[in-house]
Amino acid sequence: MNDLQVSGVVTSYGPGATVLDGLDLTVRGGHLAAVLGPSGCGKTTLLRVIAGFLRAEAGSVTVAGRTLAGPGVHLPPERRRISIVPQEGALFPHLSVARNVAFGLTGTERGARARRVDEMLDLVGLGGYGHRMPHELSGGQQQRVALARALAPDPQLVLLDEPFSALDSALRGAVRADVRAVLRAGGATAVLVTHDQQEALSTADVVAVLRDGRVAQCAVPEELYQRPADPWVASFVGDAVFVPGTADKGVATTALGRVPLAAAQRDLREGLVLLRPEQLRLTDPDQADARGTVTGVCFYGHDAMVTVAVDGLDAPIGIRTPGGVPAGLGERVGVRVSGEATLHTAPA
Ligand SMILES: Nc1ncnc2c1ncn2[C@@H]1O[C@H](COP(=O)(O)OP(=O)(O)OP(=O)(O)O)[C@@H](O)[C@H]1O
Repeated sequence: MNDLQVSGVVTSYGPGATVLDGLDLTVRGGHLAAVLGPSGCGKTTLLRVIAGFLRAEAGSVTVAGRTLAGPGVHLPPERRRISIVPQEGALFPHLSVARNVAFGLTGTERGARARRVDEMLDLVGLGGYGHRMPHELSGGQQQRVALARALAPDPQLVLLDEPFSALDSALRGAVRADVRAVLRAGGATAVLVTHDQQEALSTADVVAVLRDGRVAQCAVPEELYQRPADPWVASFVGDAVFVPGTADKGVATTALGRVPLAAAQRDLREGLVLLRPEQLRLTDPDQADARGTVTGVCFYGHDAMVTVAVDGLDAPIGIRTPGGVPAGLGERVGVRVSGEATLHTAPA
C-alpha cells in the first residue's frame, strides 16, 4: 500500500528560522489526511518537503516503503510519483482541458494517452469537456480538471494545498465532496492542507493538527473533536466550553453538574473540563443542575449561540441551540449537560 511516512523532519529557512521541528506523520495508503494549523505554522513547508522542492535538514520521507528523502537521499520532485493540486488549479490557460490533463503523461503512447485523459475527465464528471479552454469553465470545474491532471499519471501520493479556498462557499462543499469521491475512486494516498476546520473534519480520514513545527495531534475527525489532546487543540478544532472541575471514578463535578469523563482521561484528579456547545441544553431553571442569566444571543439560521453567565462560573459559556432562539437577553435559564467530557490540565 502507498503509506506515507514522515519521520523526524526538521526544516528551516535559515538560522533561527526552524519551521518543522522533528515532525512525524503517518498516513495509511488510500487515506486522505488533512493538515490543519494556524497561519504560518508550516503546512505548505511540509508539502514542499514531501514533494521534494525543499530539502529536510534531518528526518526522512518514505512512500510505499521507498525512501524519497533521508540521510544521503533526496529524490528530485519528478522521480517521486507525487502530484500536486495547488490553490487555484493553476491550469495552463493556453492549453485545452484535454491537453492540461495529458500534461503529465509524457512517454505514454498517443492512443493510450487519449484514453487516459477521457478516463480521468469521466472520473471527475467532465466527460466531453476536453476541447474546452480553461476560461470556459467555472471555478469548481477548473479545480476538478486540476485534480484530473494530478491523478492522470497514477501518482502514489496527491498533495492538495488549500485547493478549495478560491471557491465561493456555495460551491465549496459540492466540489469538496466530488474531490473526495474521486480520490477514493483513484485509490491514491492524499494530504490536504487547509486552514478550515470544517473542511478538515468533514473531508479527511485523519486530521493532523500542527503546532510549533510538530504534529500536536493526529486522529480520526470524531476523536480529534471529542477527545482533543489538550485545550489548545480543543479550541483550534471547534468551539470549546471549559469549566473547572474535579474528577472521581470517571465523573467530573463542575458548576454545570456531574459529567461522565471519556475513558482515556480518567487518571487526572482536577483540571479543566471540556464540553462542546452542542452538549449543553437550556432548560427550565427549576429542573436543572445549573442556573444562569442569558447575556448574549447570536442567531445563525440553522442554530443559535446563546451566551449564559452561569452561577458559580467566572466566565460566561456558549450554548448552541438548534432551531431558533429559545431565550432572550436577561432571562434566567437552566443548563443541562449531555454526553461525555474530557478533562485537561489547565495551561500554566
Ligand atoms: N521561502 C521562505 N523564506 C523564508 N521564510 C519562509 C519561506 N516560506 C515560508 N517561510 C516562513 O515559514 C513559516 C511557515 O510558512 P508556511 O507557508 O509553511 O506556513 P503555512 O502553515 O502554510 O501558512 P498559511 O496557512 O498562512 O499558508 C512562516 O513563518 C513563513 O513566514
